[in-house]
Amino acid sequence: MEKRKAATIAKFKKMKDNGTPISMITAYDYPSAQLVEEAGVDVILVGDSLGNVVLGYDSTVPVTLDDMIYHSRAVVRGAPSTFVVTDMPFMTYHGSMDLTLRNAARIMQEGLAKAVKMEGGREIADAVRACAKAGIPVMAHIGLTPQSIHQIGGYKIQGKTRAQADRLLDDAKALQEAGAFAVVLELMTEQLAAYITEQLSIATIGIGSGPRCDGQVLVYHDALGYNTDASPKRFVKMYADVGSTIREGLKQYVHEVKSRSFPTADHAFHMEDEVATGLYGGNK
Ligand SMILES: Nc1nc(=O)c2c([nH]1)NC[C@@H]1CN(c3ccc(C(=O)N[C@@H](CCC(=O)O)C(=O)O)cc3)CN21
Ligand SMILES: CC(C)C(=O)C(=O)O
Ligand SMILES: [Mg+2]
Repeated sequence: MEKRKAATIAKFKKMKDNGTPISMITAYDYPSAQLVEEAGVDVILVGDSLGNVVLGYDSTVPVTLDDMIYHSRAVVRGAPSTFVVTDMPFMTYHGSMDLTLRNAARIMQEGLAKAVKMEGGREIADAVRACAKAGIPVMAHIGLTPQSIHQIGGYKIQGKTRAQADRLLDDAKALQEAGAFAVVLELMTEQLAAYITEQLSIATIGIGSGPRCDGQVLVYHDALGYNTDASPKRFVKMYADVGSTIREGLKQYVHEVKSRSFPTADHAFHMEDEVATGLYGGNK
């Protein structure tokens, strides 16, 4: 495959200014990253949603910095020419600024990411500013912030009231001012996402926030039907149904082993007949 150049943070601003939509999707390992890069996606997010979709937790809260680094390295190996952003997980950017910087540095140096992502509004502006000043690009994330799920109390649409909307817009402006290069808008009303997008000079990347953002992001497993969970989210569009493909393939495999129809002679390796003669009674 022809090697192309990974995007840069300047490119995302340019894409916003040109009205070119930014495509982003999560990936968590080497093969998914290879496929995402091959598809020409602009940004890969190594999301802490890996807690849900690859580690089997019921939220992103148990995900550790070591988990993020482990998956991030695998993704970068699979997608060396794609801009990779890695989530800073729960509580790794809320202590001292020194610790925040050290944790972000680990994501860059050990996780090999090009940028980090942090959830929160004005309360994390200082952390965003410190990282940006140190040369670590930060993608912000407001609206529904899943790491705060136990405080929010549920995966609910954000920014429905005027007061909430004003607060989210102010948060977005504070994050931009602090030096964030882009901001994820998660699960907010379409009108508010459109308004924030219009008010900011940095790119907005929506998930469950309607079509009027500068870009869109989905979780790999959601977009490809790779989930075993029963209820699909309303904002997701399934572009493939790999779960069904895998399920059928596995059923068939078990059936063929049990019925001895796999492997066949074509899948086996053979000695010369004269060598085989005498071994377990010959070429049986
Ligand atoms: N597989 C997966 N996909 C995601 O998009 C995702 C994760 N995991 N884990 C981390 C966060 C959590 N997210 C979530 C989780 C649940 C809903 C949800 O239940 N949404 C409902 C209704 C919301 C409402 O009506 O207020 C939906 O049907 O969309 C949304 C986003 C987004 N992120
Ligand atoms: C849902 C996206 C934006 C995310 O933060 C993740 O996948 O962890
Ligand atoms: Mg996340």
